[in-house]
Amino acid sequence: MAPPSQPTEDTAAAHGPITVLGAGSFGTALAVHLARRGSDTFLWGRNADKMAAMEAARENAQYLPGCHFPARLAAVSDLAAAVRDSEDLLISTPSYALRETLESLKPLLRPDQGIACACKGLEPNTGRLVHEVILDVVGARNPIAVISGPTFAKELGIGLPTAVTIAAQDEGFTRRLVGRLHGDGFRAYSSEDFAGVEIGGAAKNVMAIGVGIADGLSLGANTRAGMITRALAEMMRLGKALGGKPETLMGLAGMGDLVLTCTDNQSRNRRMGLLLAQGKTVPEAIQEIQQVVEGVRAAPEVVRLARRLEVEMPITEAINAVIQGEITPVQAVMQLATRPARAELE
Ligand SMILES: NC(=O)c1ccc[n+]([C@@H]2O[C@H](COP(=O)([O-])OP(=O)(O)OC[C@H]3O[C@@H](n4cnc5c(N)ncnc54)[C@H](O)[C@@H]3O)[C@@H](O)[C@H]2O)c1
Ligand SMILES: O=P(O)(O)OC[C@H](O)CO
Repeated sequence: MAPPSQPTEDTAAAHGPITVLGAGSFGTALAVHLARRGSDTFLWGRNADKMAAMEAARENAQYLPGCHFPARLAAVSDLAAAVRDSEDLLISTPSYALRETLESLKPLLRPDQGIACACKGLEPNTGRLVHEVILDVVGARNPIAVISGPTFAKELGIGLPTAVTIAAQDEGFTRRLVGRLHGDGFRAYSSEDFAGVEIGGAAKNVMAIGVGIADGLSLGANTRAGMITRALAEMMRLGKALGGKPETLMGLAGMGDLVLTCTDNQSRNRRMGLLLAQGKTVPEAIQEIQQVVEGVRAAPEVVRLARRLEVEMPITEAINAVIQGEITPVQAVMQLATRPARAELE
């Protein structure tokens, strides 16, 4: 399908400019989509030379090659100017850089500006959810939202149909964000369940590493389907313990993203698992993938959170043990395969 050259709905153009912070693959894809939909969009990255090169080439050749920038998109490195000229902000850095990004943003923010975030992970060492980090740094003044779902950057960038869940509680900001994003083959569903949406995005990355390991060891289609299903059961238990709705985990930000990431080699997390199964170490695999692999940092945080909340997550525990170098991929499989029988539903 060819990318639509003009927005077919006029809702986005009715809003003011937006800045996307983080010029990696997903930030770039989001910025391209927003601009294509009619929002004047600044794509901000911290490296001035790289952003100037991107602006000149009208393409992010490193992270999203072949995806031409629409006229309404400007690649910039002056954060203060971009924030000053924007109505809303959308953060798409890796999760480990979220706090640092918010700290830079904080002195530049006006209270009416909405902050959306597309990071999928937990804060390293604290295990905080994305919306908790935002509230911790900027307080409750600004309306916030979290975007998650099955969304490979490349497919979004070239305009293939994509659906997401937007968790938000401020009605005006939800409407504005949905208006900017929804249309031209992109479906934006709204939700008020921050915890459910965020646990889906963080935990599915860990599970994709596990399914990558299983597929890398040629354990077959039965294993893959069994693991995905039991991974979803773990995610639902954890989401519920955090006050999220089990139904959210059955939706785009849970099952949708879990299936996508566990089954397609566009996923960096799945590729990490495939490389671990070949005997590569985590640093060797990261070196080969050359982009963020969120599940590596999320795994110990999900395990800590689950233990603290007394939620049983055996698949996550086994994957984390492999990531930490405590057991081999084959030992992880044996550990899971020899667990005692239990009821499927509790
Ligand atoms: N790529 C996807 O398909 C996809 C889809 C949905 C969500 N996400 C999520 O989006 C987030 C970003 O992932 P990505 O795929 O764009 O990563 P990426 O590896 O493609 O790019 C990361 C970018 O972040 C920048 N960065 C790193 N530290 C930074 C900092 N301190 N300040 C500013 N910029 C910094 C890097 O320079 C790079 O441009 C992740 O949480 C990821 O899970 C990614
Ligand atoms: O490449 P991954 O594994 O980080 O997955 C990218 C997106 O999160 C898919 O929705």
